Amino acid sequence: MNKAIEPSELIINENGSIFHLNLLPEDIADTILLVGDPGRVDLIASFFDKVEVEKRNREFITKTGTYQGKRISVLATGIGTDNIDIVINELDALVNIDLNTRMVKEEKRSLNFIRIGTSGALQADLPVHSYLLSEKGMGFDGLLNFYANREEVSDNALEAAFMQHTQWSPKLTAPYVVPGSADLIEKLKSEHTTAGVTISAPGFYGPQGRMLRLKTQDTGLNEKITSFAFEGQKITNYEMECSALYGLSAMLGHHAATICLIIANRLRGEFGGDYKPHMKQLVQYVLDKVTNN
Ligand SMILES: O=P(O)(O)O[C@H]1O[C@H](CO)[C@@H](O)[C@H]1O
Ligand SMILES: O=c1cc[nH]c(=O)[nH]1
Repeated sequence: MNKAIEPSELIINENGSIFHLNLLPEDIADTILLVGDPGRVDLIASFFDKVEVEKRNREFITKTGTYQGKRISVLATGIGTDNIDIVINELDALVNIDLNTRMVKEEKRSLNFIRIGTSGALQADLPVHSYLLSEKGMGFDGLLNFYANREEVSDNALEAAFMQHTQWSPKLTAPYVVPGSADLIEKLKSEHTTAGVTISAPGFYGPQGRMLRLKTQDTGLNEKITSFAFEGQKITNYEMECSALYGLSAMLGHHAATICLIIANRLRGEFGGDYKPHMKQLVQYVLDKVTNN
């Protein structure tokens, strides 16, 4: 039975906004661009015809405006899937829970989330500054394992094959794999994008196999990831948010896609230097794809 959600579970600020994001239901558009870096919000908003909403709390900065007449929001999530848990649950609450009665609405609304991020390539032939479109997100972070029935949105066969191929350590949380929205991915696809499976790691260093002064528990893991193939799919890149975005969106009935600028190639040991001009081009690419259809 639908009953009111307790104030401790759904925290609403005195001004009626949702706890972390400091947003009201009317502040967000149906299409929301998600970025890790708060500085990228200004870059994206600089393309807008006008900005009508500017709100922030902690690292969560939101701007809503129009681009070629289409209402779009951009929101900085900060780094990591723990922040994605906050962002997606709170954005969903804004549209699918009545914040006054605290009741889940009968009729649900679906949002379109497009993450525009940066990423490190795990295949030697992926050039720095190319665009990587994530067909599936693979979480090393464990977030989705906390939710019931997450298997229903997961690619369980790919997960099992991956754990066997890598001899996955029982000390690590079980990896989960969730496809992105086929429609959104199709919309963003072109000869400028490469499609692949993206790993979201719960850290930039050890969890992505980087060794500065500390060794990782399996120093051969990245080689096993690079050589893994399942039904023609390969793992292409590391970043830190896609898996939870895909998982929570699928479970809540939203659409999600992730497109990243490759800024480093881990196989070649290359970093591409100042990536900001390339990010600007990627933002233009995404905005045009989102509005041209
Ligand atoms: O450029 P953003 O969107 O932050 O994405 C990537 O960059 C950060 C790490 O440097 C992580 O958030 C990772 O996912
Ligand atoms: O290698 C990289 C580059 C960007 N972001 C990541 O998480 N990893």
